[in-house]
Amino acid sequence: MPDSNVTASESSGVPPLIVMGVSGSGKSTIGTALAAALGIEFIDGDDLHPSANKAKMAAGNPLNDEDRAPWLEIIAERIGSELADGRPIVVACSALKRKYREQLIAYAPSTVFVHLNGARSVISERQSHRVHEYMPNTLLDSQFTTLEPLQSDERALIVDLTKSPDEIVASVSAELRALATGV
Ligand SMILES: Nc1ncnc2c1ncn2[C@@H]1O[C@H](COP(=O)(O)OP(=O)(O)OP(=O)(O)O)[C@@H](O)[C@H]1O
Ligand SMILES: O=C(O)[C@H](O)[C@@H](O)[C@H](O)[C@H](O)CO
Repeated sequence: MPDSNVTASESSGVPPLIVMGVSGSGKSTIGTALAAALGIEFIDGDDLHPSANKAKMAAGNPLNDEDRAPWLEIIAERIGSELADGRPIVVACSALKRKYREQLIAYAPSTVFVHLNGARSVISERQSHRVHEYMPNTLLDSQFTTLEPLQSDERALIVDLTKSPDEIVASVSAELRALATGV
């Protein structure tokens, strides 16, 4: 079961969710499955990167704060506008730093982060079996270097990425139901 430090402040329904983690941790896979299980829309943050960001990573260069800021703002605005229309969504986004996460939830403070947490070796092995549009596996170390662990005051569920997608979706869904009912 995931570790949870999310207060049950949700009166009802599912909050916006950001499935986060380093490249290759499973954000797209789990985000897609979780959204389908919850019956809400999924948006892959990777699709919202400006082409300059994709080109920079494809060239083997990690993004910096300046590269990410406008991308994160696009995601934050989308989460906020969908929520304002009564449509919580699931978003896949690395959300590596605390200040990124604060920017992402600026318009939707009820958002819950789902951190796919696990060892570099496991993620590296998974990356070796897939071809990404632009992200080279050589940037994995920079992803871990940039990653700032979630802090206790952040609304988050931390899940073990070695579990199967079905197991992860089931445990996160159960945790969210418990929050919604206050149990
Ligand atoms: N829970 C899991 N168990 C086994 N394999 C998984 C799991 N989650 C994802 N994978 C596999 O790991 C690889 C990376 O997954 P995915 O592309 O979803 O990660 P990601 O975090 O979105 O990566 P990136 O950020 O680089 O796009 C894929 O081949 C995927 O099929
Ligand atoms: O914050 C970042 O450095 C980027 O979002 C990367 O994480 C990639 O876009 C994503 O992981 C696809 O590989």
